[in-house]
Amino acid sequence: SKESSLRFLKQTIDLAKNSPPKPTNFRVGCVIVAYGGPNSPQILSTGYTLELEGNTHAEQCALRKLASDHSIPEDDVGSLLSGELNIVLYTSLEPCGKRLSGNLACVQRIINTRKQHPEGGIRKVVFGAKEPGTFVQDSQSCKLLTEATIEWEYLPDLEQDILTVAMEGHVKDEKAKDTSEKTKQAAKPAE
Ligand SMILES: Nc1nc(=O)c(N)c(NC[C@H](O)[C@H](O)[C@H](O)COP(=O)(O)O)[nH]1
Ligand SMILES: [Zn+2]
Repeated sequence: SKESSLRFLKQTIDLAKNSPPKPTNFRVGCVIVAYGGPNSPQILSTGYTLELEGNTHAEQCALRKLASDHSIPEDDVGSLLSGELNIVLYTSLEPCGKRLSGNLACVQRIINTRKQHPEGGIRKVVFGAKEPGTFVQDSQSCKLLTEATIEWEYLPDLEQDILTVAMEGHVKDEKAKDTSEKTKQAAKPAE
């Protein structure tokens, strides 16, 4: 339901707040949920940007933690996501399709879970904000997900909160700051 999705998206925002602000990426949170099991919905794993060592993304951390929790190699995490459960990955920001660092994009990591086990893997991605054009533009992530038979849903209800958290630590637009300073000066009534 939409309520349940918004509840998990709110959790991704809380997770993202643990991420150390940096001007070179976004602060993102991720929750992987299994629907359909005995205690559905069950949170299988969570992650946030830079949670694990290295230049790690939220989705990457959630997948890596899930794999290590079951002592299996990260790129075989799809084997855990069996067919009878409906696995949904919630991420505050749409999964990246390209990374300036050149590291494997999260959309590929998500697609790989389906590739290994066509009846299993992540079946749906829910995100709360499109990726701003700070680093890369024209994300192909949603197209790639659809091509890999993974559903996706963009719920913009929390987009402003998500982007505020995501872009903390980014240099504010100098021009905008200057004009706002000027307007403040101009607005001041003459002494
Ligand atoms: N979905 C998502 N989750 C994250 O945890 C994260 N940090 C980004 N950020 C996307 C952004 O496009 C990349 O952070 C830049 O392209 C820099 O690339 P690196 O992160 O250094 O590989 N996107
Ligand atoms: Zn990513």
